[in-house]
Amino acid sequence: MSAASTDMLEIVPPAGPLRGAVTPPGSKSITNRALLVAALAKGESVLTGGLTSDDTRYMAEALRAMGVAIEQDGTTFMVASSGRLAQPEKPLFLGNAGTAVRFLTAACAFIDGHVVLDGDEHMRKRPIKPLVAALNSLGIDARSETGCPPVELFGNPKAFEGKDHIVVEIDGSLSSQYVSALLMAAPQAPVPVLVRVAGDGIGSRGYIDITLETMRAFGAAVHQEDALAWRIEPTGYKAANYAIEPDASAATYLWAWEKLTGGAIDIGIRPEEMSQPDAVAYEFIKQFPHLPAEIAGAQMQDAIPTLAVMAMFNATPVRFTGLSNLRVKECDRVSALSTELNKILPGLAREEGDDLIVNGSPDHANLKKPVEIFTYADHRIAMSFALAGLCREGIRILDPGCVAKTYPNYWRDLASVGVELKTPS
Ligand SMILES: O=C(O)C1=C[C@@H](OP(=O)(O)O)[C@@H](O)[C@H](O)C1
Ligand SMILES: C=C(OP(=O)(O)O)C(=O)O
Repeated sequence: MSAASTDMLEIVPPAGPLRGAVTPPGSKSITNRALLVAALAKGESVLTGGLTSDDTRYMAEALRAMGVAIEQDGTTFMVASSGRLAQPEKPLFLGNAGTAVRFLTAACAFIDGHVVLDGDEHMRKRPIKPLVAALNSLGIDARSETGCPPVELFGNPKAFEGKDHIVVEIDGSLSSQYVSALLMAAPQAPVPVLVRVAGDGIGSRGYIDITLETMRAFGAAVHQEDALAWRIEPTGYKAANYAIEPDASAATYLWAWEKLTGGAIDIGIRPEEMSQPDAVAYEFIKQFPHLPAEIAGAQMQDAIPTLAVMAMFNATPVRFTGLSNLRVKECDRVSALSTELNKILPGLAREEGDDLIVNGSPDHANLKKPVEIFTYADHRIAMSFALAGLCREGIRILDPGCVAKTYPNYWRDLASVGVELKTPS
């Protein structure tokens, strides 16, 4: 039985430092951006180093359902497109892939026809109302009864004809993906589009930068008007060959394997070579077991589960701040982290508003009682709690297969550096 197909995996703490070479998978964020903009470009694009996981499969399947030809050979994707998305025959099912749901909702505004974008039970709890409201403000008929998917949308490629430009405001405080979605859709418009962020700013600004990078690589002309506004020219996209970098959020686990065991894992790329926001987490991971007393999470949100579980063994307590967005990810991650850490040892963590405080101590490595970690169908809860199992006995991860969302080979890679994974009966 493969590690991923079992109901539970127990991590056996390694006897010594973990050493070896592990290449993180391709970036989920960049793969799903590149797939979309390549699909909006006329001609054939070749994407190398891409990720194959649930999230990218949902994106690729949806684009195929809208007439785009996508072939894959290992980590290389060949995308051939007319440059326009066609009305799909059925609702698009996008699992719990936030990038796919949000990016496609905006891109589909230019379809000539009717589209329903839906996801699984978890996605149906993740907000999309600000993005739907932004499309409505442009005269696009889009609806979401609950404020979460499913979204029903009647695309209109002619909606903006006769205008000399359009302005769209978007509240990006719940998710930066709404902003990225509008930016990536904008070059399809017949006139220039000004995308302006309203409200409290953007949760994770670094993702906007990788959006702009990907757009420009496919020929988009984007001009930054000010810190929170961009003007996008009506150029459409041009097919391109594009190299996708390894996933920085996935890399945080590998850096943690190394640091928690005093080992050396060669991941083939240095953090400063990565453009994704989570690469900055390395600056904190390398300080373990002397993590700072306060860590701000807003600009490296997906790395917080990694750091919060590491903090359990830190010399001193750590307060994580700026976590409000973590409550609307695959699960409420603030609550999940606190609940599961407290299962390991009551009092280990607590929530204060949206802050999470972890009462770290190296002594926590001596706890031995078996603990079953519930993972809430959240890949990051599974991957980060496995880190606890490197330092103390008895950590059992329920539903380990949920890592398939972004890192299907996580357990295989962990075993490849010598960690024993048991399947307790
Ligand atoms: O744009 C992206 O690729 C992402 C943005 C972040 O989400 P939010 O913008 O919803 O915070 C991040 O958590 C997610 O994993 C990927
Ligand atoms: C939040 C995440 O994913 P998404 O929003 O893309 O579903 C994540 O991968 O941690």
